[in-house]
Amino acid sequence: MAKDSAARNGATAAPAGVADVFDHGPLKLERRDAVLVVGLDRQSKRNAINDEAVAALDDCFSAIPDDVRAVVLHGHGPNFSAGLDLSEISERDVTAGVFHSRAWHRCFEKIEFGRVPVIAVLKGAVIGGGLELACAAHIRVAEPSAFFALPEGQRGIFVGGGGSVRLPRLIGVARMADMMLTGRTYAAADAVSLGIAQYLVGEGEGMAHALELAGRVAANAPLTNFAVIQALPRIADADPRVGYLMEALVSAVAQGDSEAKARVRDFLEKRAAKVARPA
Ligand SMILES: COc1cc(/C=C/C(=O)SCCNC(=O)CCNC(=O)[C@H](O)C(C)(C)COP(=O)(O)OP(=O)(O)OC[C@H]2O[C@@H](n3cnc4c(N)ncnc43)[C@H](O)[C@@H]2OP(=O)(O)O)ccc1O
Repeated sequence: MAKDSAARNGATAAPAGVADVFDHGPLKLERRDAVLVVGLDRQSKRNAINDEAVAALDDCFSAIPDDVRAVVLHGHGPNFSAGLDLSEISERDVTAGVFHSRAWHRCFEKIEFGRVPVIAVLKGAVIGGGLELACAAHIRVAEPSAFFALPEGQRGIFVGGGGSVRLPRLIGVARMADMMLTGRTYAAADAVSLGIAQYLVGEGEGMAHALELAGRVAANAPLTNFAVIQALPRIADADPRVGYLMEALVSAVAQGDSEAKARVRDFLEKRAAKVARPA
């Protein structure tokens, strides 16, 4: 297989060893070939998200290197995140509260509407703002220890990280209202059947599974991934007449790209893998 064709057909898919690990405040970043692994690392506070963590996430997702094709987002230690760092809340009046929430929105929009797909690995606490962060990712992988709750009602506050927009799209307004009004906790398996997470894997297997998914994602044409992230949610939200028009335009742009032409040629000339049948 020629080098370019091999690259298009998944030969670069499997992320190899860790090339670089570096600290970025409360984040730990690791490069694994075309995949960037971003880990919240405030384990003594169960990865609660403080202002510094939001700033670090914002920095990180503002400057994803051009050769990164997918991001895996996770929490170091046994938890994904215990949500908003409650120790900072008493410092804020109403105006500061609005700006705080908007800073979360800006940051999480960089994750949701960035250049590359983001896969979240969820284990232990996925609470409040931690769940909001997870909802900004495109694929969520849960381990059995993951538990999901919105205890904002118990704390006398409301979601502020875009959760009231993103979570109802996954589970519906009624279920989110129930979560917030009753403070109920969902176990990992329930979260998967409700659509909060797409995959339930064995305990401790979340990262390996996410990296495997990231390898598949990274092997796609970058323009298709970009269209999935940027266009699909907007098309799905649009009036159907606008949606069909947007789809036709995005589709024509994608198929006009030289990468699409090369990939289709690879298939027709028997150099590309066939679609796998179910195991
Ligand atoms: C309003 O505008 C907003 C809002 C938001 C988003 C809002 C939210 O996220 S509300 C939800 C906030 N989170 C919680 O209520 C979870 C509280 N934590 C727990 O229930 C537990 O800690 C646990 C996560 C279940 C873990 O239990 P365990 O393993 O037993 O650990 P602990 O001993 O309880 O905790 C260890 C250590 O961590 C501290 N800690 C835990 N969670 C938080 C937190 N969320 N904030 C601050 N600190 C936390 C805990 O106090 C302990 O500290 P020590 O000093 O005692 O060791 C978004 C944007 C907006 O604008």
